[in-house]
Amino acid sequence: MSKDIKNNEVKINVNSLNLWYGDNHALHNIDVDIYKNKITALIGPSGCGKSTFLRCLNRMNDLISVVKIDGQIVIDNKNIYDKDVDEVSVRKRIGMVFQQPNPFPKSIYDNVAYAPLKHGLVKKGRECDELVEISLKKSGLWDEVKDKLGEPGTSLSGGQQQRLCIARTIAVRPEVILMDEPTSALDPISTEKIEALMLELKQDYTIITVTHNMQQAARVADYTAFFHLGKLIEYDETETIFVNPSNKKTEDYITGRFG
Ligand SMILES: Nc1ncnc2c1ncn2[C@@H]1O[C@H](COP(=O)(O)OP(=O)(O)OP(=O)(O)O)[C@@H](O)[C@H]1O
Repeated sequence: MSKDIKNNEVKINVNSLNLWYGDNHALHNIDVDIYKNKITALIGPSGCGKSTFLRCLNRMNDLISVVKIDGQIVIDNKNIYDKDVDEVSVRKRIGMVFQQPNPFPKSIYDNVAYAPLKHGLVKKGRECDELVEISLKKSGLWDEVKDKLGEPGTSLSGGQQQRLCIARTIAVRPEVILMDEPTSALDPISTEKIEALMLELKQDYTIITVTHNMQQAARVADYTAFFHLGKLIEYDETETIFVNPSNKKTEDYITGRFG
């Protein structure tokens, strides 16, 4: 397994990644190593390609007909864009949490149990009950919902719904969790809970998160990648990006001069 000079294990190696939406060249030659059991934040002004890049990592962009992708994304020594790789299996390994909490119109229990049952990861009954409990515990929601698992997921508060979506993601035992502005629709207390949860989850998962909130990137991310106009301008330890960036554009962005 490849290691960088600081002895981090590389989980995802992105190699000469280009993406076009029709004629719009949205990602230009992205090369980056994402490290295992770390949180990596993607920052940059609106429209710079953060979400597009994130969606490449679990082949979500395949669902958009005008998209053309070139380059490699190697996860555990296998390019996920190779012809023999099934994108559904990629999305099982690389889970995703969205900006707006989006629980299914089902009970709290079924929100978590649905995918593991569908994919045959567990059998109905005790095995499934245990997985639901573990997933809700890991997402920090168990104590708040254990007495009302039959109630609709949508009856929870926004912050609780987002933790339910995280439980749902964890339940299929992914290796990587992608988060696209996971707290932008939440109040400060719910945001704090999600950030604390991210720091706990990185012990078991590799997390990549898009954020417009510089403080959030500084608080939770080990590594930060700054994008501008579809290019990866700078990628380094978060502290370096915020305290001593080497590129003037990065400095201008993090000091609020544009974006
Ligand atoms: N589904 C799509 N179809 C066509 N073009 C798209 C699509 N999604 C994004 N784009 C274009 O790709 C470029 C990058 O957009 P993207 O949403 O990845 O940026 P972003 O940095 O995540 O922006 P924001 O911070 O506003 O969410 C933009 O020019 C955008 O218009």
